[in-house]
Formats: sequence, structure tokens, C-alpha cells
Amino acid sequence: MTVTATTPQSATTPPTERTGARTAEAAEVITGARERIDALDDRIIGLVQERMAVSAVIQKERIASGGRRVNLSREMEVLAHYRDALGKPGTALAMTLLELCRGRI
Ligand SMILES: C=C(O[C@@H]1C=C(C(=O)O)C=C[C@H]1O)C(=O)O
Repeated sequence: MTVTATTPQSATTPPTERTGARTAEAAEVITGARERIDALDDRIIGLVQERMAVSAVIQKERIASGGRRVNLSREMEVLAHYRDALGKPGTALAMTLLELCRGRI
């Protein structure tokens, strides 16, 4: 097996090119803000995984009791919650979350 070292893009590409900024100052602001976005995305992914685990507990309990995996009236509440908070794209986000949590229906 051949092991080749890769150079991260950040080491070779100038900050302005990497960020699309036209000045070094703007590139610095963008680079810092991107670090915050990456940290937020890590937390969001962790929260989604936590939501999936809690949702699985509910679904298993309901199925073990003889019920169905999916509860559409509850899903309508979840969709409305996201739509009220985030508008129409919130509905799409909630649909994706529900798909992650209970699979495609
Ligand atoms: C988690 C539940 O089960 C399913 C998954 C849901 C969810 O992930 O939010 C919502 C409704 C159900 O289809 C529930 O009934 O609360």
C-alpha cells in the first residue's frame, strides 16, 4: 500500500481565493466566521443524532405495544412547529428530519 501525504487546501490556496473575498481583511473575517459555522454544524449534527435516538425510543415502544411506527397527527405538529419558526423552508427541513428519524414513508 502506498501512503501519500496530502496537503490541505488551506496550506496552498491564498485566503482570498479560498473565501472568495477581494481583500485580506474580508478573507480573515470570513475564515473566522466559517470556523464558527463548522462548529455550529457539528453541534447541529449531534442534535440531529440525539433526536434520532429519542425518536427511535418512542417508535420502538409504540411498535412493541402493538401500535404503528408512524403517527401522522404528531408529524403534522412537528411540521407546523418548524414552519411557524422558519417559514416554508422549515417544512422541508422538518420533512428531512422526520425521514432521518423514522425512514421514508
Ligand atoms: C417520535 C414519534 O414517532 C414518529 C416519529 C416522529 C418524530 O421523529 O418526530 C413523529 C411522529 C412519528 O411518526 C412520535 O410519535 O412522537
